[in-house]
Amino acid sequence: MAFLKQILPALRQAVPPLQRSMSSAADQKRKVAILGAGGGIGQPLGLLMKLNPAVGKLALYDVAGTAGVAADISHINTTAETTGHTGPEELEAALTGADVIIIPAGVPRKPGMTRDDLFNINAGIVKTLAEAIAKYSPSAMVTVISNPVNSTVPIAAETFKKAGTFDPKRLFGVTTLDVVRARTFLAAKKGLDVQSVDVPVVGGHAGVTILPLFSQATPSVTLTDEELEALTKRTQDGGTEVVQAKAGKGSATLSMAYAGALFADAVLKGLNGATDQVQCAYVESSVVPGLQYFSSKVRLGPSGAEEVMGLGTLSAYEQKGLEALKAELKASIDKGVSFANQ
Ligand SMILES: NC(=O)C1=CN([C@@H]2O[C@H](COP(=O)(O)OP(=O)(O)OC[C@H]3O[C@@H](n4cnc5c(N)ncnc54)[C@H](O)[C@@H]3O)[C@@H](O)[C@H]2O)C=CC1
Ligand SMILES: O=C([O-])CC(=O)C(=O)O
Repeated sequence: MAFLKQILPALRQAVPPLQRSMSSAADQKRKVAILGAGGGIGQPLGLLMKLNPAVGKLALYDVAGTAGVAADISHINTTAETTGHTGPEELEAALTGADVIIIPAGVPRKPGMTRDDLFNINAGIVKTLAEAIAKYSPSAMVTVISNPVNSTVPIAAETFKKAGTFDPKRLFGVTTLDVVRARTFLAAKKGLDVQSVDVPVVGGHAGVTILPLFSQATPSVTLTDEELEALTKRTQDGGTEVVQAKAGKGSATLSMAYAGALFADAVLKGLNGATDQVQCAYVESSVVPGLQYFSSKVRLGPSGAEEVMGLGTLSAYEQKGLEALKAELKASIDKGVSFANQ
């Protein structure tokens, strides 16, 4: 107990946005299931969810290795009762009663690959998991991390539609890491306090489909053309920067676990009645005609994505970026939709 008293303030200091979320969590305890819990993202994400006071039950599912991770995390003396589930026959137990499901299952990139190169393996994984969710936990909030997010979210949506359980308010592609990166990179470039910086990032989650809106940054900033170009490119290539640095050992895991925990916390808070939870997320959308799925600011509440917000005023540079992303994003959406219906 003394150790926990020491470690929690330290963790909270290290991750202030999470701290703010954690310290104001509503009382109702929720069940969170992580699918892919044994992986590079799944393990630290499991740890962070175990620290979240809104989590009463934490179900850790993977096709292999979950027992050890669950035993390890379960010894932490926070509220969430932690269980491990291995293999398809244990999916029912992991999913039943889940309020929020987080999916980081699937293979990560190696240098030289695009996120779309993961489609052949990850599309099938997400489809299978979505079928199980439709069966065992049809009214949960589902947050998809597995890449390519631009296609895996349409795959999950189509799978839910086939099962008759689709509710666009309850399905999210997690693009929070793009926002986390844009905030970090802008603060560093302009010498700002990183905790006071916010930047909406819209579009999708791959290359040019990632569109940071620095013209809407808080606090408002003046950027030269070169600074704007460099910041936009670095945000779009943030994932590749990590893939290259890891040199064959995977992609972002720790920053993704942080971003995934932040997003899940906002979803939990919305479920518990908070009205101030706004996050960028990739959802079914009518914000950009012709793009059925699109990431923009979303207001979260008890029924999930209660309001999908518009883009606001874009600068000429951002308008050009929006035009440039349309064809790729549409192709990725169509690819996911046809895969799920083949
Ligand atoms: N949305 C985003 O911003 C980001 C997405 N990602 C994506 O997240 C995914 C996971 O990345 P890592 O954790 O680094 O990979 P990893 O390989 O370390 O872990 C993936 C885990 O998924 C498990 N898995 C495979 N098939 C499964 C199935 N059918 N059911 C349940 N679990 C299954 C594996 O056993 C493994 O433990 C990748 O697709 C990666 O591209 C990564 C970073 C950021
Ligand atoms: O780049 C990748 O493959 C993983 C990812 O989505 C990210 O880090 O943004």
